[in-house]
Amino acid sequence: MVQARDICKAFNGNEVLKRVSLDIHKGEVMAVIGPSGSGKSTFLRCLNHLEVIDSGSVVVEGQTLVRTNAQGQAQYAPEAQMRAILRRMGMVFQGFNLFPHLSVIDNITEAPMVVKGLTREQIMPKAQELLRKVGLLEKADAYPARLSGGQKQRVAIARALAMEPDIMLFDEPTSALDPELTGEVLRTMRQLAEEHMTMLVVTHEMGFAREVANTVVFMDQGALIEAKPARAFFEDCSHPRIRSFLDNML
Ligand SMILES: Nc1ncnc2c1ncn2[C@@H]1O[C@H](COP(=O)(O)OP(=O)(O)OP(=O)(O)O)[C@@H](O)[C@H]1O
Repeated sequence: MVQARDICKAFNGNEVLKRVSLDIHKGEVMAVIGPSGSGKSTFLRCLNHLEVIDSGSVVVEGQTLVRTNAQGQAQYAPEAQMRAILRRMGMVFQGFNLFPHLSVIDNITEAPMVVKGLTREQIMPKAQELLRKVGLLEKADAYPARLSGGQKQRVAIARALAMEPDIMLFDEPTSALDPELTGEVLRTMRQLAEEHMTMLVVTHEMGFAREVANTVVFMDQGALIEAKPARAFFEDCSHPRIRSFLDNML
């Protein structure tokens, strides 16, 4: 469903992604792990155009977001086509990125109203259902500043889901949270996984990678070193670089 091929990305001559290729299939929950600075977040951000790639291709549900042209340069789809493709991907950030001046419910209804042209009345039942799903219906009228980090992140997940994406991209969704608040966010993500949402999750949470992900991807120094079913990844891993990373993490 999402095919990334030979993604290259440099910042000021610093090659951060070196021909990274990955397929994410419908219903798959993929955890991307690896040392700090290995390029995990950059890769995720390249998938949905938060970073502009230097070369490579990204195809979402058969639609080409970006490809490499004959001159070897990345060429993005025309604006309207690109927007339609990007709408298929929901994104959850480490820092939540909620609109501080909007209530919880308005954070959720904003994009469907602005982007899809729905009325508030049309989107409201769905928004309330999503808030119920993440356990925050009673906070509908609260403002983000009054929420805990875990609650903010659950609102951010509901907000992304309101656009009915085909795939959810999570960029270290629990890294900014106090340890006692990570569980509630991981539970929401586990619930999504059980509902077969396609998910790509950059994470330092080995418990999530081990217990919830179907596939674990290991990145190091801008390269994809391994992509394996989660159980095999943790049980049979013999790659010395991965072994030493896991020994430090677990
Ligand atoms: N906008 C940017 N400008 C310059 N360098 C950047 C930028 N974004 C990322 N980098 C660099 O790219 C490299 C990879 O960063 P990235 O955040 O993708 O790593 P990561 O594996 O997600 O790390 P972490 O686990 O610490 O979040 C790092 O060396 C980082 O400093």
